[in-house]
Amino acid sequence: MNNIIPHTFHVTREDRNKLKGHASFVVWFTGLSGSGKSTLANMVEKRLFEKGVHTFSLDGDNVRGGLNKNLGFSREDREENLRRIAEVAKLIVDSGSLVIASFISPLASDRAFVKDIIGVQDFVEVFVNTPLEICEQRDVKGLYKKARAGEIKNFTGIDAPYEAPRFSDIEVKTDLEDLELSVERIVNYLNTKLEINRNE
Ligand SMILES: Nc1ncnc2c1ncn2[C@@H]1O[C@H](COP(=O)(O)OS(=O)(=O)O)[C@@H](OP(=O)(O)O)[C@H]1O
Ligand SMILES: Nc1ncnc2c1ncn2[C@@H]1O[C@H](COP(=O)(O)OP(=O)(O)O)[C@@H](O)[C@H]1O
Repeated sequence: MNNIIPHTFHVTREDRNKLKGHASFVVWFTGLSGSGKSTLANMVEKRLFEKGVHTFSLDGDNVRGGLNKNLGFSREDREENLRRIAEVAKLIVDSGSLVIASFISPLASDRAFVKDIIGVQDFVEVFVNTPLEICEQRDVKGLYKKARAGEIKNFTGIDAPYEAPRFSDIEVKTDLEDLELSVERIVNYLNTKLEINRNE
């Protein structure tokens, strides 16, 4: 490989985890636009942050507006978008922080390579399972209306695919479960993983 020889640093991820007092990993929210990824991610981050967990959120606002602003929504661009995000998430995990990532990540193969880059032991998948009809009714950003009118092409759920995960660590049905309860379930799951690793 092009003469790149990794340097060994004295301070390790384990040292950083010890200093911060908890394990680090990635919580990956996947779901349609308007399913509730950002809403849930925001609330989960706030709850954990208030308990002293070092967190960092990655989502469209801080990634597609900067690092990935040269990318659109073709299949190739979505893959490159997610590849870069996974690499960044992995670096943040190495820094000792909990990453909260919210991306549509529409295909099973997308989520598989993201998981592969991050590492299976550091990846928790949350499937925000909201039916397309509900997302479309919410139409938080008015994008479904534009997609139906043909003003946006390749819109996930309309003329681009979303493959629902078959096995997620956590599944949230936002049309059936109270928001607070969903947040509680996710936080409880993450607390266990943060604690288990802390005692290792
Ligand atoms: N064509 C098309 N399809 C889907 N979504 C679109 C599209 N164009 C713009 N948007 C807006 O971009 C947000 C999704 O970006 P992601 O980086 O999460 O997508 S992906 O994982 O690369 O598929 C998504 O944000 P969320 O609504 O928060 O999911 C949309 O607001
Ligand atoms: N149980 C729920 N979980 C998450 N969002 C919900 C829920 N019920 C209603 N909503 C609403 O659905 C919308 C989801 O938007 P958002 O979080 O931006 O979705 P996404 O990030 O997936 O595009 C918000 O207006 C939110 O208030």
